[in-house]
Amino acid sequence: MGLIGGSLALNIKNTYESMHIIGYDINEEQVKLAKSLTVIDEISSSIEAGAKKADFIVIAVPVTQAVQVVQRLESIPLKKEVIVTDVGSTKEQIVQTASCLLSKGIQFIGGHPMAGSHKSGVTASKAHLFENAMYVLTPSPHTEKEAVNRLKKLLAGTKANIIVLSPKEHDKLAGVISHFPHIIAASLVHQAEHYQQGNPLVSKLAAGGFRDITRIASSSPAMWRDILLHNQDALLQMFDYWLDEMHNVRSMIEKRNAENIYAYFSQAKEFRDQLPVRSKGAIPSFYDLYVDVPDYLGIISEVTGYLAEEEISITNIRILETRVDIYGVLRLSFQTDEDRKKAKVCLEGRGYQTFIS
Ligand SMILES: NC(=O)C1=CN([C@@H]2O[C@H](COP(=O)(O)OP(=O)(O)OC[C@H]3O[C@@H](n4cnc5c(N)ncnc54)[C@H](O)[C@@H]3O)[C@@H](O)[C@H]2O)C=CC1
Ligand SMILES: O=C(O)C(=O)Cc1ccc(O)cc1
Repeated sequence: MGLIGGSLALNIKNTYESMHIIGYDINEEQVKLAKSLTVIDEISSSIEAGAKKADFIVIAVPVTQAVQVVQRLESIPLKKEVIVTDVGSTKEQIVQTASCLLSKGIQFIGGHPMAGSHKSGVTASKAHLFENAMYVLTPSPHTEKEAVNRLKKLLAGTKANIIVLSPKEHDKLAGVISHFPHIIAASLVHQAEHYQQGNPLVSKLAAGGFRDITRIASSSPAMWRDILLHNQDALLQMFDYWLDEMHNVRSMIEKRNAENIYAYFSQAKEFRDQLPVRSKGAIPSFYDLYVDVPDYLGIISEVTGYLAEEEISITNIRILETRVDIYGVLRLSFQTDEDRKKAKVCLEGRGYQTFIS
């Protein structure tokens, strides 16, 4: 009953009102919180008690724990037609372990909603977390097609784009676009911390763009430890490529090779600029709205006050530039494009000029 389990529970409940959702968590506080926030209808006192009654079982725990939960399910008398899925960020080891369920005729379908947050816990759950995100399913060749269709139907309300991949393909792709970037984000933070020892100004200067590119370094260390350990093979290969690449860049700089440095950035820009902007990837983007604001005391509370009146919630706020006598730019971030559109209408209606980058 953490971030992902909670978000799926909320979403499924929104889609199928009559669905009865039973929650279990090793941490009693989390599951109690889930019940009091009406994310679930019922608390189960054990995995066994809940699993026996279930038509669908969603395992939403850290990946090393997911392996153990799958093993635990093997010895529980489950309903014959139950569908078991998980949401882990890695797939090979979990799916491999689940062959013990498949060999008993239990339908297991690996799953990974490729969107989330650096926050953990049920309080950060959101019913629309997976909207426009990719949602990978990794059924085994022994999984029945009808079971995959039933799971897709259960997840339809997430409005995610569901695709089917093999566990190996999944782990490689997730390694490139999610797991390896987390390592790099953490390493940049370590580098800043190292230089901070010689110059305390590092923290002050790191407040801007540095925070953006390292946001994911604030994610759960335990969750990411487990992901790296599960995806060892794919990540080790990526390290080889990355280290070569860094050596090349280093050598371009050392040799003052302006042409190659330009090409390095220009090729990266070209590829990045053609990435889809409207769909969510594994590292979610935020929907930003820029607002021109005059520089006077209380301007931020004025703008946020108008949004609060219309119940539009902001996920982040930053003043990008403000000097005396000129307009500053306020960057407001929203969880969904819909919230951003509402905010645009709200603020323009009150005379502000807004723009979307
Ligand atoms: N955080 C994210 O953005 C995303 C995470 N995932 C995957 O989803 C899974 C869950 O992640 P989050 O929801 O973010 O973590 P979370 O920390 O918010 O929730 C995990 C929950 O699992 C519980 N738990 C741990 N071991 C357990 C066990 N043996 N039995 C019962 N409950 C247990 C914890 O007490 C916690 O409440 C992980 O496998 C992660 O790789 C997938 C997509 C995005
Ligand atoms: O916070 C972020 O940007 C994330 O990286 C979220 C995330 C975490 C784990 C996943 O498997 C997929 C997405």
